[in-house]
Formats: sequence, structure tokens, C-alpha cells
Amino acid sequence: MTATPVLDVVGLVQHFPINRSVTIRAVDGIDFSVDAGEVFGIVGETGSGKSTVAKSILGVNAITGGEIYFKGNLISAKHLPKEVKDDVHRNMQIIFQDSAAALNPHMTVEDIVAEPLLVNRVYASREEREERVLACLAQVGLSAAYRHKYPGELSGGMRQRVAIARSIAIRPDLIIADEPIASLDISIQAQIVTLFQHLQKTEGFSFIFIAHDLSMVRFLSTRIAVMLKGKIVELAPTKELFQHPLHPYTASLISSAPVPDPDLERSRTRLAYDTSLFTGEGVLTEVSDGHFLLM
Ligand SMILES: Nc1ncnc2c1ncn2[C@@H]1O[C@H](COP(=O)(O)OP(=O)(O)OP(=O)(O)O)[C@@H](O)[C@H]1O
Repeated sequence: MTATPVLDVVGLVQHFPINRSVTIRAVDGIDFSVDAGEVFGIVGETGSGKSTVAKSILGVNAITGGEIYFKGNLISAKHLPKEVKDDVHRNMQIIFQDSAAALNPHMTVEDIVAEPLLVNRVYASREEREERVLACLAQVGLSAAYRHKYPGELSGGMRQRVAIARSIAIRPDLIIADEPIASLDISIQAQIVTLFQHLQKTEGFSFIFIAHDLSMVRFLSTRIAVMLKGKIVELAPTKELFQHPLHPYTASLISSAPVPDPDLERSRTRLAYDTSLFTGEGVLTEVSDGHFLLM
């Protein structure tokens, strides 16, 4: 018997009608699932639909089509049972690219990290809550002295650490990080990715890591989905994807990754894929064990 995935996305469609004749097909029928304790990477160029997938999972917009299940419960319907709604609220956390915008500038670090605990009534006493907040700050490398600071007093990297502390505070089943390192300096990016890796291993949550940069996604992910124009064009275990990319777009992303892989001959040749040639036609088909290609 296979375990129920933490997340199951089935035929997800998210279209945005702009006017009578123009509709943006941000997400155009995609399927994937994320297992317990798995790190699932989503990569693709700007506008490929990655953030829209994250927002659809979080219920930001009513989806145009398809279904989303969290731990076996349908969560994409208009009206959800209270216990399902509460479970999503508690056990699915998000980290955004821009923590400056995502963190309330008028709240202290302590209050920001404590908020999900308070809202979801996780600890009865204030002392227990404070203890958990300090433990989470320590886990992300921030000393207790940071608890009284406001987001505006922190660097981008520090703010992202606060956002991460908040996301792990409640011990969620799934964390979705949407381009969490894109606005940070390169040296800080590596620190944050290493922190994610450490936390995911110690805490065991499932993790969806969304990024442009294939090399960072590679470092963290168990499996990777490559998105182009609202479709998943290829999905495979990370090593398999890098060693045997089947879609020309995936091959071009790998060959243009900033850190060339000395093991891979192809990384020495830059491959270009003209995305205007992509029609979006096809069905994601399993071509070998766990390796899916849009064809
Ligand atoms: N609320 C909306 N209304 C209209 N169009 C939207 C909306 N949200 C997203 N889009 C459009 O959908 C497409 C996919 O956007 P999305 O933000 O999901 O891409 P992305 O891959 O996350 O890009 P980036 O890497 O730049 O964040 C884009 O063309 C975008 O302009």
C-alpha cells in the first residue's frame, strides 16, 4: 500500500481573463504530487506559472479547473469543512520572496514568529509560546536579542530567517517557499539554502521549493518539475533529470546553470531552446520509472 501524498495536484488550471478576447493561461493543466518528507522543486522562467501554482494551492484565487488534495482531503472546493480549513491553515505554511513585504513592519520578531501559534491556539500559556519562539529563532541562527527587533531593522537575509522561523514554528506538514532566495545576495542565498536543507532534514516537513535557479533547486530537491508557459514539460528525480534531460527546454536550463557540472559532458555546450516554438500541446507521460515528459 502506498502512503497518501501530502499534496496531490490534479489537472490544475488557472486562467485569468483580461478582457473578452484575451485570457492568460497562467497554469494550463498540470499534475504532480508531493510525498511526506519530500523536497519537490519547481523551476521555470519568469511568467511560467510557478507562483500561480503556489497561490492556487494556498487558495489565494478560486481555481479555474482541476483539484487539489492536502493529506487526502479536497482543498480546492469553494466550501470546505471547518476541520479541513483549519488543517490547511495550520499545516501548510508559505515563505515568499520578499520578506520585507510579507512581514508586518509594526510587529516585533517575537510577535511575528508567535502569530501562527497564537492564531492556531497551539500553546495554552504565554511562557510555552515564548519558549517555542526562542527555539525557532535559534534554529534559524538568530539569537534571543533579535526578538525585540522590527523587520525594518534587519537585513534581507535576517528577515528571511524570521520568515523561516515563523513557518516552522507550528511544525507544519508542508512548507511552500516561492523564490525565497531570489532577492538576496549570492553569499546569503547559499546560507539560506543550507539552512532550508538542515531544517527540512531535522524537522521532516514536506517542502516545495520554487526558483528560477536550477542549481539551487538541484541542491535541495528530491524531484524537480520544469515548467514552461503554464505546463510541466518534464518531471523526474533530480539526478535522473540532470543526467538524462529529455525535453530540450530542460537541457537548455541545465546547460545554462551558473555552475557547470564537470560530470556532465553536455554542460560544456550551451544549448539554446527557443521557447516561442513551444505550443503547450501534449500529455505528461511516464517514459521511465518516475521520469515524466510532456509528449
Ligand atoms: N492575478 C493575475 N491576473 C492576471 N494575470 C496574472 C495574475 N497572476 C499571474 N498572472 C499572469 O500569469 C502568468 C504566470 O505568472 P506567475 O507569477 O505564476 O509566473 P512565475 O513563473 O511565478 O514568474 P516569476 O518567476 O516572475 O514569479 C504571467 O503571465 C502573469 O502575468
